[in-house]
Amino acid sequence: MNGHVLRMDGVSVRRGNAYLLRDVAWTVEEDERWAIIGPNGAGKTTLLRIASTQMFPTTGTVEVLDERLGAVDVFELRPRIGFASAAVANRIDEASTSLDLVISASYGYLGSFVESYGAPDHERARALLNHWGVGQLAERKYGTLSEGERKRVLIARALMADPELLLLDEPAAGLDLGGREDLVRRLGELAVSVDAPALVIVSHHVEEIPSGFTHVLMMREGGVVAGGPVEEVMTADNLSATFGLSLKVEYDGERWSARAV
Ligand SMILES: Nc1ncnc2c1ncn2[C@@H]1O[C@H](COP(=O)(O)OP(=O)(O)OP(=O)(O)O)[C@@H](O)[C@H]1O
Repeated sequence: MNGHVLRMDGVSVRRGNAYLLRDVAWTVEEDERWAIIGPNGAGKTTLLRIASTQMFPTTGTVEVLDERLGAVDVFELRPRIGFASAAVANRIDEASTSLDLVISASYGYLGSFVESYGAPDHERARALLNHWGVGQLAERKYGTLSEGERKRVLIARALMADPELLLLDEPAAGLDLGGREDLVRRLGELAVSVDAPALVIVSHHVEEIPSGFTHVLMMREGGVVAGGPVEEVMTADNLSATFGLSLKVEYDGERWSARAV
């Protein structure tokens, strides 16, 4: 790949009279790790759906992995993009095992079906489940897993096809404190790993930004409030404008936290 992992310019999404996204410009480079932060309804999921080629903008241009949306067969592009979200989770057959779910991602399908996988596929899927701390759950049905276990299986699944871009929509949502901290730590390890893909996570909380994440995009009401290197963008003013209340932000050298003042 010669150019950007992701490039959006003048991207708007309109449904009726509502703008879900309004004139968004955003570029992601290969070695960048982005957190998209914003309140409910800010347009974060819509942005990620466009980045994952599941949705086209009403206006504007989008390039994903050097390919222009609208001028490329998205079914060829999608295997190069790992994507985990609540919408993906909702489409999963709860009777599928963790291993089925991860292996089948190498062919772009969801769940168990008749397909012959080779030993390398099995090895890779098991290695990913082990790496994300759910190796012992390989044979368990997805429907029996806890929320935290499901999140990790979905991330393993999103990584199965060795994507060049990994998009995770609210990976820590619904986890208890221990589960959140464990996941954020693992994402932090992925962020600094040399062979990791470009990473984008969506969250409502600055506390969920893993260490090693380099950039932040702050969104409100479909627009970008601020975007760029985390140390420049993560200010009390930007965060307060994003969430619409007066906030104080702290950094402990690794992680961020925020609270109202
Ligand atoms: N088809 C639609 N028609 C009109 N409005 C829509 C439609 N789909 C989504 N919206 C609205 O677009 C806005 C942005 O939604 P989106 O899911 O992208 O926000 P979000 O930042 O991910 O929110 P959350 O943090 O609550 O998940 C929301 O106000 C939502 O109600």
